[in-house]
Amino acid sequence: MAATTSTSTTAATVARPPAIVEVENLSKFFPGAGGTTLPVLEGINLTLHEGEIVALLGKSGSGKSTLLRTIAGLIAPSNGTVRYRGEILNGANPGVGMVFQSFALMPWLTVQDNVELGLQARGVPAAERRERALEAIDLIGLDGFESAYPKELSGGMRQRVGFARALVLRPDALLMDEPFSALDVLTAENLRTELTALWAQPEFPTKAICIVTHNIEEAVLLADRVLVLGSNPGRIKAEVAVRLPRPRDRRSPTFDALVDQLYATLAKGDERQPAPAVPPGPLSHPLPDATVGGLAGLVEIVYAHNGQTDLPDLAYELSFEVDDLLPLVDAAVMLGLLEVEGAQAFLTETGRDWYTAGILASKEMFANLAVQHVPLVRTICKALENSDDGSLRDDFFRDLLRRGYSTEDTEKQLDIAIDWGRYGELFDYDADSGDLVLTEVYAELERSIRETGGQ
Ligand SMILES: Nc1ncnc2c1ncn2[C@@H]1O[C@H](COP(=O)(O)OP(=O)(O)OP(=O)(O)O)[C@@H](O)[C@H]1O
Repeated sequence: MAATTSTSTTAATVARPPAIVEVENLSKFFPGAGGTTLPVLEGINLTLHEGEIVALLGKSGSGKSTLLRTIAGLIAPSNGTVRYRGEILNGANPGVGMVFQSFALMPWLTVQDNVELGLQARGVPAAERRERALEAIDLIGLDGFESAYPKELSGGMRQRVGFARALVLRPDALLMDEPFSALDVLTAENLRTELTALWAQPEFPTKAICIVTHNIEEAVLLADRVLVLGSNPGRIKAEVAVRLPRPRDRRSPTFDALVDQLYATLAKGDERQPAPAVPPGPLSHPLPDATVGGLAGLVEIVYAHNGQTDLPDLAYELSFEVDDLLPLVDAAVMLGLLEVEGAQAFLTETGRDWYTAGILASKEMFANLAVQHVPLVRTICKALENSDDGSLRDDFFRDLLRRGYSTEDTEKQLDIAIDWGRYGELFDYDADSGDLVLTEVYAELERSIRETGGQ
């Protein structure tokens, strides 16, 4: 896929193979609370060409699945167009097969019937359906399991059925939405290897693959090009070509360098762009999904590495995917505890002071940092301060947040802000009644911020 709005590292002069899918100036909004709209994708331009595997890489919530579903014609764009072989889509894309993270199998149907389902929907006669399904089942290594039901199969086997169901359509392009992320590490690696082997077969009917992932190593392992999506709203912020021969060696220095490069691109802040002169607010600066305990753990580890660490290396050491660290890193950066340059994280002086302070002092520091740097925590404190008795129901904040977030994200934002505010003892929260109550800590903090000008 060529992302025309991206910082492309590919040569623009080389003639490209024919386009299968073209996305032009695509935006997607979902309806929000009270007649508002939630912008999820903005100004997306890309082309999927014959002969390539493209990864759509982005943090959680950046709109990857929405983009893939729009390409599949499962949801319509709010603005812009999606074309398949030059024709504007007006419903399901006839040239694609999809593989889902959740497998999406019909539990009451056998493997054979699950695989035949898509052909049935396309009106293929029974005898041909049967023959093609058996072929696909064979291709994906499920021979002998034709009459098994999904519940009799392991996760890896179920996803094989997912692959067979997509491949039986002999799709021009295969669209995969995090197909390996629900599987254990070994099964996932095994299936990735098999997919690469299938792709290398000249008779493999599918001419392009587009895979959604938040796993940087998976993107480098599989893709010819990686499109990095930024968040709030989702847009293509970079395109990175992967020119390593297959099969790829995760331990090669070039592989490592690409992981670092993609990590740095992903980690680069992508706050929603507010109008100039509008101060950061809870809707423009979402809270990263991190607990205070998680943050403290990350800061402790960076401290133990003499205040500086390579984040992909750290993730590897901890047996995590690099992107698992991103929300913690974003949170630490938001609070001023860490700074990130490329793939390196540095402990700031504030971070060092916070880590080395005793428990009471570190809580106090945290409260101060949260009020100064975390818009939603500050908004909650300000609203409580302005209420009659220093207390408000959580629904008040929920309603405000729903103007800019989906219901699920609203709950997440509120939970994180409450976790951070409670840790700093800025406010109490009674989960049963939903009451948030301001504490004395905030009043003292405000006084001292006013006196010192925030120093
Ligand atoms: N039908 C919908 N109605 C309202 N909001 C939606 C809908 N579908 C997705 N969203 C919102 O759009 C945003 C992007 O979601 P999407 O699932 O496309 O992101 P993603 O990058 O694939 O995330 P993840 O990696 O967590 O799956 C999220 O904030 C999500 O809550």
